[in-house]
Amino acid sequence: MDPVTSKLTSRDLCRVAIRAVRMSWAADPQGVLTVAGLQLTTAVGLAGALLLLRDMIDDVMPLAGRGGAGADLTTLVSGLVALIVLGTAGGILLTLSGMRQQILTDRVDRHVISLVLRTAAHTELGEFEDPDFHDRLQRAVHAARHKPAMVIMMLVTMMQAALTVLAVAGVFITIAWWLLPLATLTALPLFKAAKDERDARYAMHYSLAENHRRRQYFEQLLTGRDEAKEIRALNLGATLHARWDSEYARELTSMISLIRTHAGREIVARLVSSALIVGGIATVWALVDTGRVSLAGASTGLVGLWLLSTRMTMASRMLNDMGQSLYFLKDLHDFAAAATVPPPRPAEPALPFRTLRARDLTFTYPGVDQPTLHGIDISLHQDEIIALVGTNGSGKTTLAKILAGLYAPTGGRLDRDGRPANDMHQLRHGCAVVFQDFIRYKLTAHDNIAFGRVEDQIHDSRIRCAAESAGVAALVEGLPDGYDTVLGREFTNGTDLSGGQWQKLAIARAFYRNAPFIILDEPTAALDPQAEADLFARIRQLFAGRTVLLISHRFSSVRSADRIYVLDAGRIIEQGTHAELMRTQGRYADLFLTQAAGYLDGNHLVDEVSGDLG
Ligand SMILES: Nc1ncnc2c1ncn2[C@@H]1O[C@H](COP(=O)(O)OP(=O)(O)OP(=O)(O)O)[C@@H](O)[C@H]1O
Repeated sequence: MDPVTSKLTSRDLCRVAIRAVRMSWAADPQGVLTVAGLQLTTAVGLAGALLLLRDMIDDVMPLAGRGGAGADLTTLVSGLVALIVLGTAGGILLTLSGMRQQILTDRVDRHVISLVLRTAAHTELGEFEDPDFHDRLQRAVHAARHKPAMVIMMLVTMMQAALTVLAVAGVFITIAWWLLPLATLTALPLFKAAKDERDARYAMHYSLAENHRRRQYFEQLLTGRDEAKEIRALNLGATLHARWDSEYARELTSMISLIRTHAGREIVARLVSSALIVGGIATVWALVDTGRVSLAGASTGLVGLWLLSTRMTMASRMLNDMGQSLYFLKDLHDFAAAATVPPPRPAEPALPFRTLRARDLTFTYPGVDQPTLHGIDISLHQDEIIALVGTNGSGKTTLAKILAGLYAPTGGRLDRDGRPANDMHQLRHGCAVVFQDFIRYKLTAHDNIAFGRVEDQIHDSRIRCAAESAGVAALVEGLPDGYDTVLGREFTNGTDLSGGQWQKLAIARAFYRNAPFIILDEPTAALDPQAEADLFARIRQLFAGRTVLLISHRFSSVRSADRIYVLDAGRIIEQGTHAELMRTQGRYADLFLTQAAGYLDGNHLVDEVSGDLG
């Protein structure tokens, strides 16, 4: 079903409604039963009240002409008392049902948001490259944020409408069955208006999805703490606000036009409904006049007609919201169904390897025409430090992501100890990556390190050891609450770190992960020269017995690597040790000399290079 052009059929609606019931049941079965029970009791009470009213009118009407003389007051008073009792009980049931509904709503809320978050958290990285995925995700998040209450309202309204209509219609059959088709007819125009509104609103929601995402992005830029400094330094506030405003204006224009159209439709529907009711009253009047229907029967019939038609009108208004929540439920389901969530796997040990080899490996990002990597052949051995260098955009991070099991190669193969390494979960499990743009978790320092390996039991001694190795232990111990200090000024007693201190913490996380394969993508970009030199002096000893892939633009860091691969436009163009590559006088030597020239004067540079060549 194409979501933009087509509408939900009655079958789809039923299917989604069943899903809504299942979802509510999964979230709070007791709540569903209680609310259903209370609604049923209320509907039965309403039918009882209507029957009582008819009996009372039957008793009183014949005496009306005699000024009530001869009326049995006991019957009248007991009838009235019964009506008051039923009314009060109905009110209490309504309050109880409302209370239980709220609890049920909160539980469904949690259930739905959890479904979206769980699905998003397990979705493969490649999906995040697809704008359609983001559209689906956004609609699911929107549905999760705003619609659980609607789901409950929808269920309760459906129940309420069905039960009251059944109860009133049941009574109707015994007193004025002939008014039933008329009552149904009066509600039809409003049902139709509600359906048109529902379809139009959903189509608008689809067409504005990307626009909405952009607006949210501007909101993030204008309100985020991390963004605040640059926005102020560049004086971007007014410009970004204007962009946000124009995105919002577009959404608002569509929304206002939709609201106006709907109001027009509803006014017409109401006029038609009222005309039908007037017609019904005139018919009843004529029937009473000709003696075919008693006055008592006609009066109760008209009360019933009024009750039935107001319930149906209410139901049609609710149908509008209901229809929308059904559409949004469909969004939730589509998102969960389309996302490729791998089944949960038990924690397994990260197995060491002797060789990881890429053979003729190719990779193209989803939705992109040209491959980013072509025919890559590299070998990484245990106990080796391998460096990857190249200009910006040459594909270093992309290759690292494939070796880390974050993307599957689109061509060629990856072998571990001579066997195909197709299991991305296993690759990820055996790898620790420090990305250039690692996450600064605004949680405790302890969490920031322990997140390196959450599958295992957390050992405080190992956390301290990882902090020590990354050169950040003294800093953390000096924080107000040591390892329990929250690293985010947005939170009470939170503190912040410098860029380099955050980077050391990210490196500590990699140490804590204790994986056989370590990828360090520009790990020292924010470190001071002393911290960088310290880390590289100890890196071999710290990661002894493992394999380290080091990506860096700092040639001083890579020159001691066992082997250096040079990437250019997605291809390996050179490989060897620093000395070998300098002797070749190719791309690596060019880049090295360009960087070195920035640090050393001519004489020193000649000495350096002759040392390398010698
Ligand atoms: N998610 C993505 N979708 C599509 N193309 C991408 C994506 N990420 C990177 N690219 C493209 O792939 C190419 C290689 O990017 P990559 O990040 O691997 O380069 P890099 O060598 O690590 O660069 P740098 O030195 O600047 O970090 C670039 O042309 C980039 O535009």
